[in-house]
This record gives sequence, C-alpha cells and structure tokens, in this order.
Amino acid sequence: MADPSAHILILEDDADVACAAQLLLRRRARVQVLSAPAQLAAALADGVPDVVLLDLNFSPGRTDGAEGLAVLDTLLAQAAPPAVIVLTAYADVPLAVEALKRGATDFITKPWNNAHLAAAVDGALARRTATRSAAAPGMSSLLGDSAAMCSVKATIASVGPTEANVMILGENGVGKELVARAVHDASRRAGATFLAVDMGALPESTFESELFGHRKGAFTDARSDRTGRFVAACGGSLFLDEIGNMPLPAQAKLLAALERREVTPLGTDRPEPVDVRVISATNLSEARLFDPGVFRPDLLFRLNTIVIRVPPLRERREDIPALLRHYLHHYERQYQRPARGMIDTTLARLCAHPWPGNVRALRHACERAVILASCDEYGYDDFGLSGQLEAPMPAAPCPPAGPLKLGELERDAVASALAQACGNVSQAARMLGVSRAALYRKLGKHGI
Ligand SMILES: Nc1ncnc2c1ncn2[C@@H]1O[C@H](COP(=O)(O)OP(=O)(O)OP(=O)(O)O)[C@@H](O)[C@H]1O
Repeated sequence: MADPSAHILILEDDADVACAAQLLLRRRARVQVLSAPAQLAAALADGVPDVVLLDLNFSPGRTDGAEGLAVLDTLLAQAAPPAVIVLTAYADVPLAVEALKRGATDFITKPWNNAHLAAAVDGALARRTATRSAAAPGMSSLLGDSAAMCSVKATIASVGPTEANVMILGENGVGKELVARAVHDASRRAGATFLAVDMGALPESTFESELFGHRKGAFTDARSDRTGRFVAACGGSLFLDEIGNMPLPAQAKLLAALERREVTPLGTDRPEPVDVRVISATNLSEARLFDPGVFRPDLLFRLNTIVIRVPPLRERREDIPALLRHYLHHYERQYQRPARGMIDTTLARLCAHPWPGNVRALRHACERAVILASCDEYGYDDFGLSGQLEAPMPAAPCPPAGPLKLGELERDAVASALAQACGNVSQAARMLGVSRAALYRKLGKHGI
C-alpha cells in the first residue's frame, strides 16, 4: 500500500464496477465503497476522503447526471474537499465537462483503462497531499470566543509546539477532533501526517494488526504485508479517538507500544521504532476514566500529560451565534440557497436550546434549516428542535393520537435516548442497541 493513511471513496451503484475499481486501487490507499448517495452523509461524518471516484447516475433509468452532480457539490463544499474523479459512460462526455466546470478534478470513461484510472488516482492523491501540507487547517477552524474556548485555544497554542502527549476530554460533538488537529497544526509535525483512529470501533481481533501492522502469512487472512497506523503516522501525530472504549487487554498492548516507542508487526519478532506524537480523546467522564476497572491508570498517566477539557455547548452559549452564522452560511453556499437572517427571538431560542449533541447537532440543525426554510427569515421550527428535549421526558410513552408513523417513532426514540444519556452518543447507542455509526446516521437523518 503506497499510503495507508490515504482514503479513497468509490460511490458507484454497479457492484461489479465498484469491485473492479476497489481491486485496482486497494494497494494505494484505504478504499471505501458506497452504492448510493444516501450513504454519503454518514461516511463524511467519519471523515472526508482524499479522492472520490463518483458515478453520476444512481436511480434506475436516470441518465441526466443530476444525482451525481448534487453529490459533487456536497463534496466540494466540505472544509477540506476531496479530489473528485467522475466516472461516466462514453455518451456522457458533456456531463463530464459540466462536472469539471463545477470543480471535479478529472473524468474517466467506463469501461476504463486500468493504467489511466490508476494514473488519475495517483495524480489526485499526490496533489491532495501537497495541498494538505501547504494549507493544513489551523485553529481558525475552531470557532468560538467564549472564555472557555479562549482558554482551550491558549492551551493549544502553548502545548502544540511541545512533544507532550495530550488527552482531550468532552462530550460527543464538542469538537475534540478539531482540537486534536489544532494541536497537530501548532506543532513542529504540522507538515506531516495527522492520522485519526477510532479506537472504540477497532474489533479486538484486528486491534494489533490495525495499529502495529502484520506480515504476509501472519494469520489466515494476511495475504499481504500491512503497515500499521503507528508506522503510517511516523513523523506526525496519531489521534487515538474514543480511547475510553478500548477493552482492557488492548489497553495493555497499547501501553507497551507507547512505553517502548516501538511496535512489533504480527508475524515478525523484529520491533520497529516509531516516532509519533500521541493525542487521545474520550467522552468518558473523569470519574469513569479514573476507575481502574474501566481504564488502566498506567496508560492514563502515559496519555494525559496535558489534559484539554472542551466544555459542552450549553456551558458556552456565547459561541452559539458565531457557530450558527458559520454553518448557515456554509450550507447556503453548499445548497445554493439564499442567505436568510433571523429575528432576535429565534436567535434567543436557539441560544437557550440545551444542544445535547453539541456542535455536531447544531451543524445538522443548520443544514436542515437551510434545506427546509421557505420564508424570508429562518424560523425556530426550521431547525427541527421544536419540542425536542426542551420539555421533561414523559415517564412512559404516551399512546399515539393518530396513526403510527415509524419515522416519527424512531426520531422520538433517538431523541429520548440522547437526552437520557445527556448527549453521550456512545451511551445512547448502547441504550438503543445500535452502533455509534448507525446512531450518527439516524441523527443526521432526523436532523437531531
Ligand atoms: N469550535 C468549533 N468550530 C467549528 N466547528 C466545530 C467546532 N466544534 C465542533 N465543530 C464541528 O462539529 C462537528 C463535530 O466535531 P468533532 O468531530 O471534532 O467532535 P468530537 O468531540 O470529536 O465528537 P465525537 O466525540 O462524537 O467523535 C464537526 O463537524 C466539527 O467541524
């Protein structure tokens, strides 16, 4: 694999075509395949890819490319947009030209020549890496001038240039990953890789292979060598997200790697030195984090040389107007909608909302408002927050007045679980019996 930290997304409804592209590209980067535009929002919530291969038509019988062009606009509106290579049929060249005018990087006609596709992807990956190191996002992406955020930014500025391990604490959606990136950007490693790993999502069985790598033949499915995340992040920063969700045996293995500053890939007994700065984050309360039954104290002390606490949005309401302005403007541009204002009472109600899902929920609410608003000004109802989490939750579900609507029931269940879990997405997901990723998809779907 040329660059294991690189991420290619293939958005293509024809499974055979997607599989052929995946087989061709999988040695270059991590390759993710989606079959429909509806899956995109959840994928972007997990991270924006470096390169996207984008089909333009998805629904049966459609040939106008409108679905693909809408996806292209969404991708290009991301803060750090990916390079988009459009996949078209021969007859669709005018459509490809339209995509290029809108900002696509390149287009490839199907059926493609493997060498052409590989060259287009390699070029796009190389340009992305160059752009990233030239314009790494800094603290400017971290909005908010409340006293709490100013103190977070001051800490980032002073610890960034050091090599100290940093642990970031805060509820889901408060901006822990943005803070981690800002620490990296403020460090001497800013030009090198920032690699984020969701530790809570790593299955125990593949934990070592993912983090430390493996050699071909190390186990039944090890058909080729794999570079682990520690080695992939060498020279840069490794962001260990959701560190509090790691099982204890995995914590012991992580501790050993951090103490020795070396990793031993599976299938070899030769340790490799690793030079990474470790930044970690968790939504666990400090009481839970200091419980040795949950988290090893020796690992905690290795990770938390510097602790940055990012307060929930309800404790820094002064930041809400700037965040609303930023994200409304962002989605107005993305969806090409007119800029709208809002009257003071709407703003006051939005500022008074408890925002259990923090900035992520505010961002989703802004997207919803931009899409649904029909008057000259945004109204509170456009944000989809009415009645949500403002009134105390009923002790028992009330019998529905009208016919049962599955979507509404799901929305209520998700909102209720989130409120009971005080905005902790992992806990709410456990209560609902779904994965965090599935819950994020539902939050996006219902605009919560
Ligand atoms: N201060 C901020 N300024 C601008 N955007 C923000 C800020 N804080 C968070 N966001 C946005 O909110 C969303 C969630 O942020 P982020 O992923 O960093 O949160 P998190 O605390 O790491 O969440 P989780 O614990 O669920 O992984 C992102 O879209 C991010 O860009």
